[in-house]
Amino acid sequence: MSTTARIEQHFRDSAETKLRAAETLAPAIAEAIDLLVAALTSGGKALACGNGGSAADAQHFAAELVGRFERERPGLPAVALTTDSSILTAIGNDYDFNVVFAKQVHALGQPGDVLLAISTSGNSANVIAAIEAAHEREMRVIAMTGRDGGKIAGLLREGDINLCVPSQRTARIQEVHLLTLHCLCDGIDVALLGE
Ligand SMILES: O=C(CO)[C@@H](O)[C@H](O)[C@H](O)[C@H](O)COP(=O)(O)O
Ligand SMILES: [Zn+2]
Repeated sequence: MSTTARIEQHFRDSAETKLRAAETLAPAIAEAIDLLVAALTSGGKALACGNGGSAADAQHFAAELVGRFERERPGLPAVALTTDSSILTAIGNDYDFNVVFAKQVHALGQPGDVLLAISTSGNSANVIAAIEAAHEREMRVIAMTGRDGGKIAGLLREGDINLCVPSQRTARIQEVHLLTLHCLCDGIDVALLGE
């Protein structure tokens, strides 16, 4: 296959995965918007975590809440747990990399806050530990996963939301995660500012 044909195939696959995901995920994304709006308008905040590309997604989401998405509005409280190299290296070095997010959830999380837990496999141990910590803190969890949802799917409680992308491929799952994050930001803005 030529490079150009291969690139065109990536675009087609990504678009098809997004259309498939729209059919299965739209109602759950709407629920996630309601959960975030309820938390953010009653004194709660969003914490976000993930590894690799999903760490970038966590930061992308926090930036659009704290700063802005497409329209001007007051900043909203959100923290990406992936950014402070001193915290990450101290916890990773002194305890275990598996608890780099969980210890931050314990330190920062309050009842009524929301954890956005991002893992394409649903099996990253540090994201799983963060979800367990969030439950201990009486926080609700919005999980963004893929494949079969992995171990995270079996860990979620009533009131949590699993946005599981119907794809087996990490890159395609991440591409839908990014679109989903923008749907969340748009939904929050519509709830706060109107259409
Ligand atoms: O961005 C990519 C692959 O597209 C990678 O950096 C990927 O995020 C990393 O391998 C992660 O460690 C995968 O973790 P997870 O999505 O299974 O939780
Ligand atoms: Zn990637």
